[in-house]
Amino acid sequence: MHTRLSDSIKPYSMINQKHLDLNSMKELPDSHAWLSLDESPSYDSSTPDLVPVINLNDPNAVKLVGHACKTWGVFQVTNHGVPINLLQEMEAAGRKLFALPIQQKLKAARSPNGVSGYGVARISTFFPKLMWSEGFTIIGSPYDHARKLWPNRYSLFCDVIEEYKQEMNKLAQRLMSLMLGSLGVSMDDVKWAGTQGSCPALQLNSYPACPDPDRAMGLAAHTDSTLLTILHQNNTSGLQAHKEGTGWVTVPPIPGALVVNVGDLLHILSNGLYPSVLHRAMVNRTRHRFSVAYLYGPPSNVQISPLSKLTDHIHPPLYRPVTWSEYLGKKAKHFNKALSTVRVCAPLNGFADANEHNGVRVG
Ligand SMILES: C=C1C[C@]23C[C@H]1CC[C@H]2[C@@]12CCC[C@@](C)(C(=O)O1)[C@H]2[C@@H]3C(=O)O
Ligand SMILES: O=C(O)CCC(=O)C(=O)O
Ligand SMILES: [Fe+2]
Repeated sequence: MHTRLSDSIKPYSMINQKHLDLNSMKELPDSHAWLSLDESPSYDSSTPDLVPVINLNDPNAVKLVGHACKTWGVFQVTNHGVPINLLQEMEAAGRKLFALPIQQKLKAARSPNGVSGYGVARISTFFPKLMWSEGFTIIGSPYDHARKLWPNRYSLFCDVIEEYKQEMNKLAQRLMSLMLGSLGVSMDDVKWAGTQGSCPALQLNSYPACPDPDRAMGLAAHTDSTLLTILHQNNTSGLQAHKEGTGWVTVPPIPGALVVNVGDLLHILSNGLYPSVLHRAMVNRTRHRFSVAYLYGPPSNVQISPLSKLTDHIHPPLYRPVTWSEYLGKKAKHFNKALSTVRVCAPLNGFADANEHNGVRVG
């Protein structure tokens, strides 16, 4: 019997969901006014530190991906094989969903014990203020929710979701193979890597135009609990990634490109060589921003631990084995400190691991 991913994330459901119709608000309510937003770096404009953009058809793709994972934990990909019109259809489907009246959207609200459905950011429980966003999570079939949203016309939405998931799954496998390859490991070395058993989630995010963007937060800083996340953003910037020594850097929308994040499970699998990236979404005064995240992980009950090829007596495994289900439970409870809860060898010299950003800069 597989543990259901949905059971692992229940602690998030303690949220006292507060559904405001952000689209119609003329002022930022106190509930959404953040006291301080950690600012972006002011560059010496001659040498900006830019998130890598990788053409997946580049003969050097393995090397480029490895370098991006090691230094940034986030990169954009072009020539990824996902048809542009599918990205557009997915974006249009998301727009249509979020444009529904709030009462209609609430018919598909995430239930107190559930994972899928419409609601405020799940991570809201960890913050004193609410975020300027609404989300819709899909795990498994979208039909039940879609039927509540559009009783007679749900199939178009479901068809787009299914096709999108299929294309993303193909791309995620290709990215995994590049990432593993860059670590000197093949897909065959990792038994589960090529299997279809994973239970990915789709997260649709909407960030309405905000009357006071300098005091609002779209989605607070977090890492994803995945192996990797593939993100499509509309042509409105807002996504920022945190880079050690540089600070918050905007990941600019590039038409047709997709953003790839390293998640916590790849951090563990690579024994910390590929640190998961801390990222957040800012909001905009005039433009409505949308994003769609495909959260990719291993089959829910497979134990993930540092790859044996990467460890020896000088480089002992830094993390203990953990399943995706188990890890999601930890994330729901400990949020950005989840990674430290599965860390083994505490550094003898008392210094924190350079990669151990989780829990340090957030909140
Ligand atoms: C399979 C997943 C992964 C989840 C939980 C569950 C469904 C939705 C995912 C997200 C999406 C938004 C950020 C995040 C931090 C969140 O709050 O919900 C993610 C979380 C995680 O990566 O931990
Ligand atoms: O909207 C974005 O750009 C980020 C979304 C995100 O981080 C997520 O859904 O996990
Ligand atoms: Fe994320």
